[in-house]
Amino acid sequence: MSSFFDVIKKNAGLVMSYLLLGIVIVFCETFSVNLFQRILDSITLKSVDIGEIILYSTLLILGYILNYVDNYPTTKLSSKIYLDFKINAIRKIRTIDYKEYQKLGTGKILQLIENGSNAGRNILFEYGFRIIRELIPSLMFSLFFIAQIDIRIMYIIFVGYILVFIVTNILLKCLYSVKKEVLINEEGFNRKLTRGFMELVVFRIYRRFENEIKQCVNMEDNIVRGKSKLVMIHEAFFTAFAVLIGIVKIIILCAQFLGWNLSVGEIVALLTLVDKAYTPIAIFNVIYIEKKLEQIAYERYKEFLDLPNDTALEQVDNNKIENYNIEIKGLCYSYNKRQVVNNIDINVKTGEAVAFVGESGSGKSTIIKLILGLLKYQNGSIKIGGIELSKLNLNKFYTKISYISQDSPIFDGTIRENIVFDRKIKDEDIMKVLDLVELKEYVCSLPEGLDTEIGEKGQMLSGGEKQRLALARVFFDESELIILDEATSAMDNLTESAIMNNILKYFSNRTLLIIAHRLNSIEKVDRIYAIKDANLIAEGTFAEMLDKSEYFKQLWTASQSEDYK
Ligand SMILES: Nc1ncnc2c1ncn2[C@@H]1O[C@H](COP(=O)(O)OP(=O)(O)OP(=O)(O)O)[C@@H](O)[C@H]1O
Repeated sequence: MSSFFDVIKKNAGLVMSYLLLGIVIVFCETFSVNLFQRILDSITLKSVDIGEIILYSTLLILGYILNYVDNYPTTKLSSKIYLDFKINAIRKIRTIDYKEYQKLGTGKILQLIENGSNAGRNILFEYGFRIIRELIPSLMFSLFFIAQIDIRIMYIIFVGYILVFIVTNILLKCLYSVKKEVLINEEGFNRKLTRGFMELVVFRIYRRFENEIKQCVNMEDNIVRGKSKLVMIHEAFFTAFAVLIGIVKIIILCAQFLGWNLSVGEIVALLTLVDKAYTPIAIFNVIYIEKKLEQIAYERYKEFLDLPNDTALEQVDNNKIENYNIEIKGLCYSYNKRQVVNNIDINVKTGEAVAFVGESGSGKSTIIKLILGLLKYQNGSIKIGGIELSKLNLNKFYTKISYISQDSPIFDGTIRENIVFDRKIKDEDIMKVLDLVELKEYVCSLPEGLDTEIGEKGQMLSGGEKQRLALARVFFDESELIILDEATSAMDNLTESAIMNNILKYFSNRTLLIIAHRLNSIEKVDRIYAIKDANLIAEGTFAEMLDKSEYFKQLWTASQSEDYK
């Protein structure tokens, strides 16, 4: 519930005025029915009270104006609450434990945030707020004015409530199960559609579309059938309800025969008030079911918000890192009891460039994620500038780190934005860096140059160009530790070697950690660590490794023939 509470607290003023306005509107509407009755009766008796007419007219006009004014807090609060749920989610991502994030995966997180924010807004708006500002006041005011006219009508209404309760319980149980089934089918249908739209190439080449479409058609049948059933149950409920109200109205119309002495005005008022006394109950039944369904999506969102955080991101840290020497001792890490880093010792001095090599899945990226503090080591130690990594405030630590992963972090924007964001940097300085990453010629050939839009995920660029663009960004960071995890893997051999040499030269006074599969790109690093099946099995310069490590020789041979991956 804390998230609901947070959102309400954040918008407390707006929520209060929204609720109050709702109650005032309902009061105006119900009171005007009562006044209308009195005016009607005084007209019949030819003793019209002008004061009552003025009050009635004021209430009538005020009601219209307040209904109009009500649109403002309604729209504002509704959009704000929905977006606040999303902002809470991005706040969570800022601090979530990386391992939990990995477990869920981006696709699932996006879906649960979208559904959860919608559900949270609907529960608050369509259920919580609506009950407080509309249903309860409408019920209370109507019953109050009915009791003023004739208390006996109240007893009839109460009997009606019991009948409503029995009928709705039966119908709504069916409604709930059918609606749940429709929702599950709709979710499956949307997942299939998204998959089809996103994976055109894979599905086309593997000829999966026929099968996918067949499954979509089956789901379509179920959804359509379920929805029709849903409408029929829904309408059966409202029909039963209308019949009940009809019976009560007939009883009121027959009041004279029952010996009840009701004036014309009272009969007219009662007919309206009966509607107002029953409608909240009908609406409540429907929104209660809706709320139960929304609750499922909201619970998933809430579970996400309650996942553990990485406390190291904001922990108190008065350490001053004097240098970026990295000392790793006895480092171990397991994923689900499977050891992927085993007792690794590494020492890197500030200004050194080292590379990690090894077969796919040997544990290289995991070591990097441990050094970055994304994953938490279970045994051993990592010291940065002599200070244990677990004692560092990670947000502070990250201000001195550049990290480029295999899937380059390119975003929808211009080439310039992708390199320097919104910093004001001279074109010539950007061009100098583009030259170092061998992208200058290409950018110069574009009519819009640096201001060329590269599209979603940089789709107008090749894989290698995207990586070069991401690397260009590093030249404008003020990092002391630069980590490149297969950051050049999509480039051809020649470009990769040339760019890597430029990087080694340019960042010669920084600490550089590089993961590479093609070994010719790391010939000039200070030291190479060969990782095999979670273990560090050899280390040395390129020449030393070729000389002493069979494993490295195998990797080198494979790398040269480009078979190795
Ligand atoms: N989130 C995860 N959950 C479970 N196991 C994982 C996870 N991430 C990686 N692994 C496993 O840990 C092992 C080491 O993975 P890692 O990514 O460190 O290898 P790598 O040497 O960088 O591989 P590559 O060169 O292919 O990128 C692999 O066997 C991998 O399957």
